[in-house]
Amino acid sequence: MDYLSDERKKSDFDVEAMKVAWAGSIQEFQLSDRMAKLVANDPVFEKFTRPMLGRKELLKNTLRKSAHAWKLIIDLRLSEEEAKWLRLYVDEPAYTDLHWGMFIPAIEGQGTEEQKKKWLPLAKKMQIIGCYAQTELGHGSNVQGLETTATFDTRTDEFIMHSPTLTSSKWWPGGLGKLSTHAVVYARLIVGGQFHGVHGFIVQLRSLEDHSPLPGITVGDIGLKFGNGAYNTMDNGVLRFDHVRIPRNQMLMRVSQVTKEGKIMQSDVPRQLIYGTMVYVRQTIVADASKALSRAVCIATRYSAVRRQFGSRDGGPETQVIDYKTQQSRLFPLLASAYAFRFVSEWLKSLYLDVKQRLEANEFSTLPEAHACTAGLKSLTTTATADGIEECRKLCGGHGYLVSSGLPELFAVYIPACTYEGDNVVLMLQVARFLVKTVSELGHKKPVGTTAYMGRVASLMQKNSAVQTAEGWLNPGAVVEAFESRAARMAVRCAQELAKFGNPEEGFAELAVDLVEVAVSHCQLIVVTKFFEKLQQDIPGKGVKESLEVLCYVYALFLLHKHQGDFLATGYLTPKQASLANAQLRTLYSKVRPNAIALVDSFSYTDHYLGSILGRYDGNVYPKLYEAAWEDPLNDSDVIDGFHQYVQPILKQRLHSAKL
Ligand SMILES: CCCCCCCCCC/C=C\CCCCCCCC(=O)SCCNC(=O)CCNC(=O)[C@H](O)C(C)(C)COP(=O)(O)OP(=O)(O)OC[C@H]1O[C@@H](n2cnc3c(N)ncnc32)[C@H](O)[C@@H]1OP(=O)(O)O
Ligand SMILES: Cc1cc2nc3c(=O)[nH]c(=O)nc-3n(C[C@H](O)[C@H](O)[C@H](O)COP(=O)(O)OP(=O)(O)OC[C@H]3O[C@@H](n4cnc5c(N)ncnc54)[C@H](O)[C@@H]3O)c2cc1C
Repeated sequence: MDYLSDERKKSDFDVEAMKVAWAGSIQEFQLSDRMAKLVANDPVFEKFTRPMLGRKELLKNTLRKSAHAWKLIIDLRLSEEEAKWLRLYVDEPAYTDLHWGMFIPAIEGQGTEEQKKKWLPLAKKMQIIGCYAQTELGHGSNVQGLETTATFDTRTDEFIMHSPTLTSSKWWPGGLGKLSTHAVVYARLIVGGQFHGVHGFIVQLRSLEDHSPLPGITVGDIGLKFGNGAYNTMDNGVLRFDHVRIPRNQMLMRVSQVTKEGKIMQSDVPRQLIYGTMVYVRQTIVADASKALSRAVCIATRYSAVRRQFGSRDGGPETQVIDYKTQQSRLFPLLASAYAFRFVSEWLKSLYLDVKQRLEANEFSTLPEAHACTAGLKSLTTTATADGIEECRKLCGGHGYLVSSGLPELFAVYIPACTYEGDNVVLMLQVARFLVKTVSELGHKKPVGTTAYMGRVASLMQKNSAVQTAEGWLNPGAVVEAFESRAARMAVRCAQELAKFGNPEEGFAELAVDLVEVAVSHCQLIVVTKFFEKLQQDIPGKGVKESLEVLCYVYALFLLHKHQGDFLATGYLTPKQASLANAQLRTLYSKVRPNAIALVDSFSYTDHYLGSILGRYDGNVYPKLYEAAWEDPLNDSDVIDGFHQYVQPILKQRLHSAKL
């Protein structure tokens, strides 16, 4: 029985076509769909018992799933794209993520042709397992502050890897704790007693025979992390070196080379390329944000249509909680954000692929923008997604707190995204630096790409919004101009404040809070703009483009409402115009309402991937919640272990004293 069938009938667009729009293309949809079903129908990938497992069982279970996934990849000859979807739907962080997601990309991006030829075939056949060992106990954000040393010894043509202090211990790398045989280790290069910056080195950590740590290496897991199950399927590790020697050719040498004689040779490649793996991963994290948020929103939307509270008339049904305006005002902007993040991630991927091609041809001019966009959008989307998942939990009332709702585990596994691959505030400060530089160069350099609007700063500073009615906000030009003006005005105001400081670094530190707000406004502008640009494309299917248009305006006007202080303070909007935007937003929520279930069905998630009783496709929530409660191990018996030992004596004592 489909308890949501009436809801599905209300929608006015072609859901199958929306699935394609969400996936990006028919090919991508088919590929994703095939992998989702492959995982959902395979009992090895069952995940409902995960939160009940102890750490050792949990990790072993992950190893079993990873081995099975690898077998499927080989047996079914899956392509790299198919393997990525498979990993997504298996839905369990594992050492293989860092091997494929960071170790291999680090060698691809920073290795010489010779190094790639030697290491990549071994890694791609998984004959070695690698991780990305950058962060230390004492330093994560400040990469230049890393303390591990790699000292070149001209006599033996080797580097000596060493951890000189406790705080230099590598700390956090995923896959390092128990599984990696190798790591790309980031360390201070020392040649002839001089420090030459931080570089990556391929270091073997464990024996390929018996997996024991090699001499001079101390390695282990850093311990249990937030939440049951969740990220505890990953062996984040600690690593120390005691004068471990590696051959000279294991320094990744695309950026700088060290010769046999101990000479440092700089190539034309900028030093920042050493950070290139982070640019790649940040871009993938933006795509993952839309997946995590859409998953939470799918659960909260379906449940909000099933759940009824108050409002019964003459004994009739009560009101579905999705019909409350307050519920809509919390849920629908998240639904719109999921779509917005999906489309901005699509754009970011194309920007990244373009930069990657240029880098391969030694053309580096677009790297700063790629860094600013990946850092800023990673920060913006992961912050919104982490907050959004928690909001979805609250939108599901008490039942959202049950593990069987799927939301607690999703939250616990997701929130470190705000920290890993760059703390979100630290990353926004990088965007701010990029914007301040752009503003300072306006007189002699035409801004391009995502900062092109800064080139129109004079007119953006003068012109105010012309919107007169609520309908007036349904105009891409009016909305984009509002976001451009706000970002440009805030950036210019900050630049003027900065100019008052004699020392720019001192000014940057003092105004950091305002600078982060400028960066956020710039990144929101990018997301809004890319959503409107997506709508310019040919999007087939009855009503699909129209529904996406509604979501685009919901996303933009919700942000405008939330940050109306900025829009008003910069003088671009009047209070009346801000309140017209809010009125329009209410109308838009009414347009989303009949399509809400169809819009989350369009994510095409299987019940396995959602992992939620509240989010079941058929909406059969109550019987399944009731059934699941009886499957809890506490309900194996009526009288629990420990009762006779610890509780009954107390009861007896009470009875005894009552008699007295
Ligand atoms: C077949 C099977 C297939 C299976 C597929 C599976 C695929 C799985 C995929 C899974 C993918 C991922 C899983 C992810 C799991 C999570 C992993 C988490 C891993 C980590 O966390 S790794 C550690 C990350 N660490 C950080 O991010 C540190 C943050 N800090 C920094 O980035 C920097 O140090 C900094 C804060 C940016 C630097 O500040 P600082 O001012 O000190 O910088 P510098 O002086 O060094 O340089 C300033 C100069 O450089 C520019 N710049 C900085 N960063 C970059 C960059 N990344 N790119 C380009 N340019 C950069 C900066 O703008 C300055 O430029 P300027 O001089 O002003 O022009
Ligand atoms: C689950 C997980 C997996 C990880 N996996 C890996 C991995 O595989 N490999 C790896 O190398 N690392 C990994 N890391 C480490 C991760 O990259 C770092 O934790 C991250 O970069 C943040 O650095 P930090 O811990 O030093 O935070 P800190 O920089 O110490 O942050 C602490 C606080 O200080 C603030 N702060 C720091 N600097 C500034 C500044 N300049 N201005 C203003 N505020 C500032 C931050 O905003 C934050 O509030 C992982 C971390 C986690 C949680």
